[in-house]
Amino acid sequence: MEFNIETAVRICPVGFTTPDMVCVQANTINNTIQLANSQNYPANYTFPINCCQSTVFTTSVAPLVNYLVEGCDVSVVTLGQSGSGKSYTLLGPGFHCASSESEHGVIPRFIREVFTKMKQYRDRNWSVHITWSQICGENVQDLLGVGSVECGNISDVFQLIQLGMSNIAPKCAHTLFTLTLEQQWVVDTTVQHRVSTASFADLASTEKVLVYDSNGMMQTIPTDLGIQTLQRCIMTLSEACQPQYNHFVPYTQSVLTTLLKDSFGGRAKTLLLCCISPLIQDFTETLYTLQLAMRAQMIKNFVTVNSYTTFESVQENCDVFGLQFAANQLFKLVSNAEELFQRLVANDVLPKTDQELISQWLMLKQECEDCLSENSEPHRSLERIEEEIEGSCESSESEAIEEEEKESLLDKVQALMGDFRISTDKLVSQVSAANVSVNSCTKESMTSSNNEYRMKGARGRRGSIHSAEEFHPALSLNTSKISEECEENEKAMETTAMSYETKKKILKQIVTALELNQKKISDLEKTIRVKENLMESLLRHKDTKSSAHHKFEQKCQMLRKEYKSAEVKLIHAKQHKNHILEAKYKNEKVALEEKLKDAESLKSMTEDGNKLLELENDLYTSKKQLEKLKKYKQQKERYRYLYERQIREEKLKMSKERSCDSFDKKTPDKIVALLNKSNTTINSNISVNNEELECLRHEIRNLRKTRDYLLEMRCKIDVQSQNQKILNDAEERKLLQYEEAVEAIDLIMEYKNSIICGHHPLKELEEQSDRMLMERFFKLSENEMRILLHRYFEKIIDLRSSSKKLELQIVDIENKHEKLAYYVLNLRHNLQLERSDAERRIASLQKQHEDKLYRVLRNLTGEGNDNERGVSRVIGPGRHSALTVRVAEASTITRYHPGTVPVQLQGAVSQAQAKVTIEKNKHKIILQKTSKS
Ligand SMILES: Nc1ncnc2c1ncn2[C@@H]1O[C@H](COP(=O)(O)OP(=O)(O)OP(=O)(O)O)[C@@H](O)[C@H]1O
Repeated sequence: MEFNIETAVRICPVGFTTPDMVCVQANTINNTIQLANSQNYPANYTFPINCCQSTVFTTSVAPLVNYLVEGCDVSVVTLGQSGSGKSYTLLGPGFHCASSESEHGVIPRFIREVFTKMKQYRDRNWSVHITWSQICGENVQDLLGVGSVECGNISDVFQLIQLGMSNIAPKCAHTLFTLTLEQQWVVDTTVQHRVSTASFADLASTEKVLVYDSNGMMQTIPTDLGIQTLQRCIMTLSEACQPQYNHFVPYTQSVLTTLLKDSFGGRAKTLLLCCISPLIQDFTETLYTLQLAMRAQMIKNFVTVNSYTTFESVQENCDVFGLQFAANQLFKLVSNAEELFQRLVANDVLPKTDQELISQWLMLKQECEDCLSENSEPHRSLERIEEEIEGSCESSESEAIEEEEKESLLDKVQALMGDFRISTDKLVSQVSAANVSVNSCTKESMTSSNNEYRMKGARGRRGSIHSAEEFHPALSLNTSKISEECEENEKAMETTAMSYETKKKILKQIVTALELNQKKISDLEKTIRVKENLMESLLRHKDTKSSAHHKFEQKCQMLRKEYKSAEVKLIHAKQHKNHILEAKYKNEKVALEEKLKDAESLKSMTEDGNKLLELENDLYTSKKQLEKLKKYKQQKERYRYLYERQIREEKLKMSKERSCDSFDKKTPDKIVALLNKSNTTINSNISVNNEELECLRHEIRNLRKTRDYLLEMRCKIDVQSQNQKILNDAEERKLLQYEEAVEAIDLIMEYKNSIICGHHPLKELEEQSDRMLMERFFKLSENEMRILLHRYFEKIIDLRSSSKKLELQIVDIENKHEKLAYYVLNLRHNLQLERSDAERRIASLQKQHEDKLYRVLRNLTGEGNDNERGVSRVIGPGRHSALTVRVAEASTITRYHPGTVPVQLQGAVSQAQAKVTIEKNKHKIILQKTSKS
């Protein structure tokens, strides 16, 4: 549901005043605020000085309770200068010491209403949470000190309000009170959930300071950054309601606007409650508040119900599946046992008693099977699921291959079509250029006087219905793929003659598509570069890795031999019952086992597997994609050029048409043609004598004057609407009346001209129409005829007015649709960007990892030459002990000390004699220089 932000204006009482001190009045009948300078500011609700708290609530805020209970977010924001009654309106005079409930402000009343509503739906589970924070500068402080608090009843909430009020900082702060309402209820097998929030923002005062802008001009801006930004957001959002809506709303430039994002241009149903002072000395502040409210009224919020459904049966289904699985396993166990028992019985190896037990067991099983129905084999459904999954995988793979083949074929066809299109475009433009030069004179002279009239937006009754092509682009603006629609529209351009506006729309779509395409191209290029770097790294380290692999393989073999010999020695020691040797070899065996594991892990680290191949494939796909995007860009650029040229030409043509001579402007071409015709046929006309002819001509001249006058009046109203003045209903109707009257005069002139030409239109009409009806018409008196005509005229105006409204609605829907499509497109694009960004990050992390691994391996294998034991080192006395470099630890090093490890290791690499070890339990590499010998 789309709703404009509602505004309410309350004038605060100021004690003793004389009439000359007051500059504001509230007109509650037509809901306007009248200023002393005779300006009127409309609002949805206006409250005069003596208005009580209860009226303010029931009129403007109480309706929001229903929205909240329905699951929509609602928001009340108070705005106004210091001391104008914002806090009083929201809370009341010092809530805790309020003498009576009649003084309670909007918040306590709202809470009471919510709890009353909750009682009406007893079948629902409700929960209410309250938060209250204040924003001082750019800091958010919790006024309740415990975040969100669940409240079971009204008095809980009131206690929290008292607590919060005692913590509010004086003056400087905005406060934001929120009530979150959660509800759940069961419908059949589903649970319905709704979560909605009511927020009440008490903004700091709107006082201003004088500043100089960049041009050295003096201007006033609100002292508070939050209010400053809110003003900017409101201005931007209200401008965004005009057709050019691609504005950036600076929500994130202050904490306040970030928190109020949903209230202005978001998904909440919002009421802006403005508090103003009536005093003349506060006029500037009052004017500021009212102007901001006027702008806010133009903002549209898209209010949605926050609901979701969960299925109770889901849990049950999971259990059923688990039970099925267990039953399936049991079924297998039983059949295995049966097989085993039958074999044992057949072999006759068991004693009699055991055989009896088995036969009892088999009987019981038979009984169970008899009890179970034929359809209840539990394993079936599980097997079936597996089969289906396997089948679907295969088919999807073959589909993917087919899809790829199709794509390459389509690419070729598209390239050929593109070439064909360019050559056709060239030919068409050559021919049309030739035609334009030949026909330009005749066309210009034939231009109708209605052109200017049409240019101003009025199409007349016959033109009031949009042609299919005009609506085509917007209606076909599918949210799924804007690029596809562009193509459709572009194709349409080749076959149908589009209007100027349609072409402009399509051009806009093409430009957007091109912009997005360009972003995608540069993004993909970045990703390709990162992947190429990774590939280069992998290739560079390939040799080191394979030599390390070889060394670790040798090491593993050696350790395996040592392990076996230790095993043999251990057996010997056991046989000779030499316990000292037995313990020694046992320890040796354990230590060797450890080392073997480590060496094997290190070996596996040196294996790249299919990594290179996969990366190569990945790169190939990305490059292919890039090619496609570039091709697409070229295509779009061709279209853009084509459309830009056509639009330029049409614009030129239109400006020429506008500068046509005054006669053409004011005379419909039909009439001109008829008049010309009448001149040629006049001499041969015998039925109309010269006197009558002159009389008819005189009448036509008079009619033309009236027509011109009507056109002039219509243009005046048009000029008003062009100067941003919103036409009222009466003016709109006048406009239609002028248009209709002009068309009627055209018809009369046509009629008179046909008489001049010797035709008898009345006779023709008689022949075509129902005789009875015509006779009745002729019998009507002049006055009756007038009344009848007037009635019909009014009916036509009514019809035109409703058709115009419908047209406006269509345009509105079109715009919304376009806006949504653009939004979806942007979201999709951003998602894509995020994905490719993640891909790049992964690739660059992989590269970093590869580089580090390379250094570690180079170092370790270098040491392997130096020392038979290779990966383990004794560090000497003290806190360091002999430790093996284990894979897990090595990877931890890379993770926890990304900066230090490679640098240290680089040093170690340059001096092959350096020792690498790990300080126990500290995940640290220690390098020790050893002598070159
Ligand atoms: N309609 C009213 N009826 C009675 N008293 C009022 C009314 N409006 C305001 N007041 C009183 O005026 C004083 C100032 O009002 P309040 O504190 O609500 O202003 P404010 O706009 O919140 O000011 P600030 O922005 O400085 O916080 C309070 O003492 C309040 O009780």
